[in-house]
Amino acid sequence: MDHHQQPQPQQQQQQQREAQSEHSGNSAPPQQQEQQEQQEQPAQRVHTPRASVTDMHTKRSFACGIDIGGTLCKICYFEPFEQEDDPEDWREFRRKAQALIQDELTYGETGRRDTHLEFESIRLGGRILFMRFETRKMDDFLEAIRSMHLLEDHEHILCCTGGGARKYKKPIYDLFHIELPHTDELECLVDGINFVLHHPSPQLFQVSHEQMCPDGTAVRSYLSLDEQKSIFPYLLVNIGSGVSILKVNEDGQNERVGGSSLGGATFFGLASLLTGCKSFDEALALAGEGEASGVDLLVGDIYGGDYEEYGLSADIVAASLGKLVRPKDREHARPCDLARGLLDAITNNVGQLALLHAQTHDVCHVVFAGNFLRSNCISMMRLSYALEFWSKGVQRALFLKHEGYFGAVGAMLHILRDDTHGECS
Ligand SMILES: Nc1ncnc2c1ncn2[C@@H]1O[C@H](COP(=O)(O)OP(=O)(O)OP(=O)(O)O)[C@@H](O)[C@H]1O
Ligand SMILES: CC(C)(CO)[C@@H](O)C(=O)NCCC(=O)O
Repeated sequence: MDHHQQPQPQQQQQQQREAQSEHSGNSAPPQQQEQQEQQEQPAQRVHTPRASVTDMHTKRSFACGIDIGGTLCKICYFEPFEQEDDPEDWREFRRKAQALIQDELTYGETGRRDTHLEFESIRLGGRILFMRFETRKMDDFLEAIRSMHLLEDHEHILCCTGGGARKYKKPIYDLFHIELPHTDELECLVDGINFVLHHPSPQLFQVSHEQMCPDGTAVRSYLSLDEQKSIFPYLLVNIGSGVSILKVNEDGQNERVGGSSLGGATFFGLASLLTGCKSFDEALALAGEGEASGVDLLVGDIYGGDYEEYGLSADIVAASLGKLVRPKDREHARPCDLARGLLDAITNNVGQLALLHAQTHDVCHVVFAGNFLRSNCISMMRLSYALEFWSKGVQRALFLKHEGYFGAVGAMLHILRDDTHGECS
């Protein structure tokens, strides 16, 4: 987002609100718009959780939440602390699961175990572990589970979420002859975040947009535990393959107020095409070496200087990646500049949407989640600067230590939720 441009005037916000309600919170109109327009538009849905994660009853059990997303599959595994009187089948399951978790082969070329994110929860009475791999490797993962006979008699500890929970329902049934429970991805996301916000360890942080750590990571300042619990209501901007924007209230009640189809997969997909990079991390590293001005069309490129009348200085981006319309510039574009231009374009767009929705819904705290921000200090710094500058310090960007794992955390909580105690508020 270019900081010299003026924030959107009220009138534009109103138009945006109207457009948004027409498309039920979607930024891009559906493909079969004509057909849909003839049908009645659904009202905005407010989701109320069954029981707040902060005071729900939990049971002692193993639990595995799997969030099967458009790009990445995230796993959150809960292992209860060992007790002397644990039944033998628990001991056996623990051994098998540990063998699978510790085996490098389990993760394949795209998989990782994020040991730095593991933590113990006294409240749940166990340890929480995190793993991820690319969703395109789902078949290999299912085969690993099958060959270990891990699910036999233990399918009740598994809960899937994400779009893939529906997509893989049949393949899972065909392989294991079981129907795994699945639950809504955005409800899981909100549940997962609200759980960690109330966990007694720092989760939420701001980043400095002025300086970086010597190792190239963002300078983080964590909120205090009291502050972390007091950010409600907040705007949740989840940047996964696509972008979902939700307003979340203290009790976990939430509403999807918007979204964008220009998200993490747009960046990674186009960066792969334009630069030949092979991984998300490589795309980020390239972007870190590049200059967006090598590919962006600036106001100065069009005006030959400032556009003073409307306060647009020469160095403002007039059109992201806009220089690429010129054959000569296209020929000489460096891969690193292309990656940077693309990264900035996607980030700016999310930042502008986030701010607009925060202002429209009158919330100050904008919490960014999703794996697009994993190790992505360029985008975090940019979002942070943009929100602060544009809102004159009213809105602030906050980030989460557990990045894109919250859907999986929410699915894990779904297993641990003990409904035999009835509903609690
Ligand atoms: N190792 C990685 N491999 C691929 N993409 C990655 C990786 N690490 C981070 N990313 C980025 O994270 C995005 C996926 O984020 P996330 O896991 O939160 O979403 P998702 O659940 O796959 O998508 P959606 O929720 O839209 O279905 C990718 O599109 C990419 O931009
Ligand atoms: C479709 C989901 C919810 C899948 O996680 C996500 O990718 C998303 O919010 N995409 C953006 C859709 C839109 O609002 O244009």
